[in-house]
Amino acid sequence: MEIDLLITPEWIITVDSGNQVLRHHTIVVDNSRIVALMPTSEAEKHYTPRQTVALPQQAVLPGFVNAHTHVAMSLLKGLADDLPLMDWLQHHIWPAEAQWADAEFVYDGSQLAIAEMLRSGTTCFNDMYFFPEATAQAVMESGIRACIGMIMIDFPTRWGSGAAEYIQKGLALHEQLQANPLLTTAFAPHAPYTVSDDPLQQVRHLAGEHSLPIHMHVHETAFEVQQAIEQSGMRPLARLAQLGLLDQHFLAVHMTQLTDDEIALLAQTGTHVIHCPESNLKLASGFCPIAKLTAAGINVALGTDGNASNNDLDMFGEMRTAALLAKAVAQDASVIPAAQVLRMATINGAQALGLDAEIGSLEIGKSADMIAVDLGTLEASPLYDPVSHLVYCTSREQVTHAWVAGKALLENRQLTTLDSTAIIAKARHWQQKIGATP
Ligand SMILES: CSC[C@H]1O[C@@H](n2cnc3c(O)ncnc32)[C@H](O)[C@@H]1O
Ligand SMILES: [Zn+2]
Repeated sequence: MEIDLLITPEWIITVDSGNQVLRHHTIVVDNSRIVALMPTSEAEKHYTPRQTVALPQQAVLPGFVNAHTHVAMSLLKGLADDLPLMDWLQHHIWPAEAQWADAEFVYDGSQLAIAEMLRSGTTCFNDMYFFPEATAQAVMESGIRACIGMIMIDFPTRWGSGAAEYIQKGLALHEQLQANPLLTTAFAPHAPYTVSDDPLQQVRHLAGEHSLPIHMHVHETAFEVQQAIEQSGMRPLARLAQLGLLDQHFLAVHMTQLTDDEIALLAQTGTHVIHCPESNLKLASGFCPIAKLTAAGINVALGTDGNASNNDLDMFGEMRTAALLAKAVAQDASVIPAAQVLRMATINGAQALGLDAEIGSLEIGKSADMIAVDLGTLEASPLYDPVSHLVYCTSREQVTHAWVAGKALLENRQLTTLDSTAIIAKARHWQQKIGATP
């Protein structure tokens, strides 16, 4: 039988429900999907591939799902470091965005980020930023998969004048992107301290009507919670619950401040938690208790946040930081083992975005969104357990290939749809413009 592609790596890390690791097996891809995972000897007998890829040193695994980011902020990477969240946002990032974040900035920043993500093994990201149509354009040209945020914030920005315009522009984009199988949309109200009740109710109503996720920064810092209590007598999560927002379509990002009752509420409502450990550490925001959340049955996925608070979009780094930090926070070395943190970076992110029937694991019928990682290096030797190495001992430079819907977007570390030289030149151009500002 003629098919598109046979990939034969040393290991196939399926991230299926049994966390199977297969050796001497081949991935059979046709028409953008995985049609079989079978012993190599059988695959060679049964199929006539249009392309064969032998990866004798590599592990092939599902591409990472970066479940929270602001990709265009890559152009602000390193602009304002070593500051706490509100100082960083109010005195550095928001003024820079007011001055620079137009459609061209967002398009160029998104391209830069997509190139970095593909070279780090990310094949899907969940974004929240101004000019989402410019990010969507960069996504479509690159071939990566993304969920594009329809933002909501109480103040006017360069992208919109207020709630009515944010909703109108967001829904227009949602309609426009419906035909594209690699693009989905979510509502993205910024945070409880920047979005008031009325627009949040509109978002809840529209998200229900269109069956879309809602993606929001929540309980990022103790200051956020304290300020809300002083102003309204309520903790932000309680307010969101009262507004009817918490359910299996709600992605609560950060969540560093949680009582046991709040953990029970998240579990009961099926709310997803997106953990951004490196951003939380860099802004000294706090610690999300992911071992407790996981034990309570809450779906925890991983995000990098934007490049201005991380300062990279490296899901290998995020996995390692998440695993190590969870052990320190729980004071228990046995929590969040490697296989679990790999699930957080793949299938759990897919689940949070409602895409788990399509991506997040290597299983028959799913889209062929995969990466290959070289584990034959000196640094990876000896190797007793490939999953352990992927989490505790691999750096992103070991990613050799990335496919989205069966299309190779990275081959032997070369981007196939993006021009790295042009992307670097544009980033330096922005650096000169932004860096020259007094
Ligand atoms: C409404 S567009 C997104 C908005 O969010 C800002 N942002 C980036 N990182 C964070 C964070 O960790 N907490 C809160 N807000 C953040 C970004 O600069 C945009 O203004
Ligand atoms: Zn964020």
